[in-house]
Amino acid sequence: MAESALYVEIFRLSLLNCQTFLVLCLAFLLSFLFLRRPRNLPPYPAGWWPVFGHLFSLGRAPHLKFTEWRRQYGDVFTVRFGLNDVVVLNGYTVVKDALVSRSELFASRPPSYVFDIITGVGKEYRGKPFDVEEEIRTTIANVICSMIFGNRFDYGDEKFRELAEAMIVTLVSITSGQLISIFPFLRFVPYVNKACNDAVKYNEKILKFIREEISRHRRDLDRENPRDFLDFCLIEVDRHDKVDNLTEENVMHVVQELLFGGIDTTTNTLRWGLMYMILYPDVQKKVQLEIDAVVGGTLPTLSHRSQLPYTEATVMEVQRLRFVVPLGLPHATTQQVKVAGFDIPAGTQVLMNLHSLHVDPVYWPDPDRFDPGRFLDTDGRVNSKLDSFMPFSGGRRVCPGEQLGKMELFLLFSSLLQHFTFKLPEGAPPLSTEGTLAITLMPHALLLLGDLTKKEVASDDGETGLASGKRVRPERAINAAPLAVYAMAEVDGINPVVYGKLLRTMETINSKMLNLTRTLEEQTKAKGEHGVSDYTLLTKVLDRLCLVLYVISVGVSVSMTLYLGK
Ligand code: HEM
Repeated sequence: MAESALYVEIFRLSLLNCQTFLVLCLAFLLSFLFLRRPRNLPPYPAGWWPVFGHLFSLGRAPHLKFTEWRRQYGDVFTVRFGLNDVVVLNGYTVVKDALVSRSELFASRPPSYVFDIITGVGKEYRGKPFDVEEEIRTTIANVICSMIFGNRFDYGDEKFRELAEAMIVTLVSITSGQLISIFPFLRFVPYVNKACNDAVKYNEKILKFIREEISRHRRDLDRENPRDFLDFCLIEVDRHDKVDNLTEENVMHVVQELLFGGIDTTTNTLRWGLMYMILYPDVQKKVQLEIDAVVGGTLPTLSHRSQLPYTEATVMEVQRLRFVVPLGLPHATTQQVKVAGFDIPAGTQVLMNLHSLHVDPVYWPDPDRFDPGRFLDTDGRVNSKLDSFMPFSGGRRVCPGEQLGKMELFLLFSSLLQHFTFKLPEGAPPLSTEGTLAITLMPHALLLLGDLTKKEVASDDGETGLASGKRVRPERAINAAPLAVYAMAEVDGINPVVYGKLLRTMETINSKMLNLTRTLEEQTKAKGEHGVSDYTLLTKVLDRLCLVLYVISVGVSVSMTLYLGK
């Protein structure tokens, strides 16, 4: 009887050894499968960690880090986002080759947990400082909303305010939630999953707004007289002939993409433009003189564009130096492809560091200097075909709103400068040109101290101000002060906060594991006191041996990871 109990014990312990052994094999297999590096992949920059990859090295402005690494590792390198390899392309030659010359090979988009669940695939200013962002955002949104929905929002409209807030929070949360796209299991971890949950919550508000518009359009749709983009889409959905499988759901996401793609980019470019006018008053003056000479008292129109080369060059210089989508949108390879002698497997995520094109000293001498003259040829005409300048990306995935974006930027920038002079108030702290990256690069908030609504007596008929089209600029100086507390910076806090939380969670898990190990050890000790025979001793030794093997295999796995990463 005692003998059979002994066999059971031996069997149990050796089962434990077998399990440990199997776990080891599995760990080896998994680390081999997941950590194996495809052959001839572009090099990894130094400073990556097993499991986390380069996440800790990127900082808050990855496009700057990538541009720095470019100097060290060349135009093509690979960064690890968690366990995924992401190839980063830098510089005009390589990026243009990928985006334009071999566009179809890079035309895909990589899967991204957070992004994918999101996309499914009269205010009184007088005397009060205000942030011009809301006005610019509403104006730009109204252009797109008029095209899509056939209606516009009043300034200060509550519904619009909610929509705009939802769009900003969604964009910021998608950026913060990238950690969850890299480690999707983290969506179950409280606190760490907040960004992802916020993205879903606020995005739902946007989708609700679009759904309501679709229902409104459905109710009074006149097939013979489509009024706007949405009417056209709904007619197309019903016809089923031109566009296969187009459903209302698809239309909703197309509209969502247009809103996301069109509002934030143009708004932030214009905000950077105003900030650079404050920083470079001589450029501001030159733009205003050009507008005064050509446009006179009327509002600038698109027909003035070719006659306002310096103004247009200034907008382009803003787009070069403070490019609002520095890493574009992520691409993915459609098949295995060779770049600069390296092999990139099919389906690999590829980031185009468009920022690197815009600050490449080979194309832009003294790249950090703000100088609109770079975009003018010797005859003073705009040279729009300059190499190494791709603010709207290129190739198959070129921004579909490029022409609209350019028109909006020109009209709004020239109208604002025609009427106002932007400058810092006396004694204000210097402006920061750093910005915050949340898919788009946003400038920190600016408070305008002035009055945009007050009419100025500037002519005999008493008509003045923006609406009347009379110039009021000389009397209408607008001071801008940097906000002491930046709203976006508060919402953002991407890296330190999320990483901090993640680390704390890991610490908790670690200490729980330690406690568990201790308890197990104590139990084993207690059992050991009853140790009955040599067999039990032998199996215990084997167990210890497994533990040693386990430690060795972890060591080997780590060094293997490091070796494969080289
Ligand atoms: C200053 C203004 C703008 C800039 C700098 C800009 C820039 C960009 C860039 C760099 C991309 C990524 C292209 C790629 O994946 O390689 C993009 C995509 C996109 N843009 Fe724009 N854009 C602007 C205005 C607009 C406007 C006004 C609209 C809509 C009316 C728009 C709609 C889109 C859409 C829908 C995409 C995604 C296209 C796709 O997935 O293939 N953009 N934009």
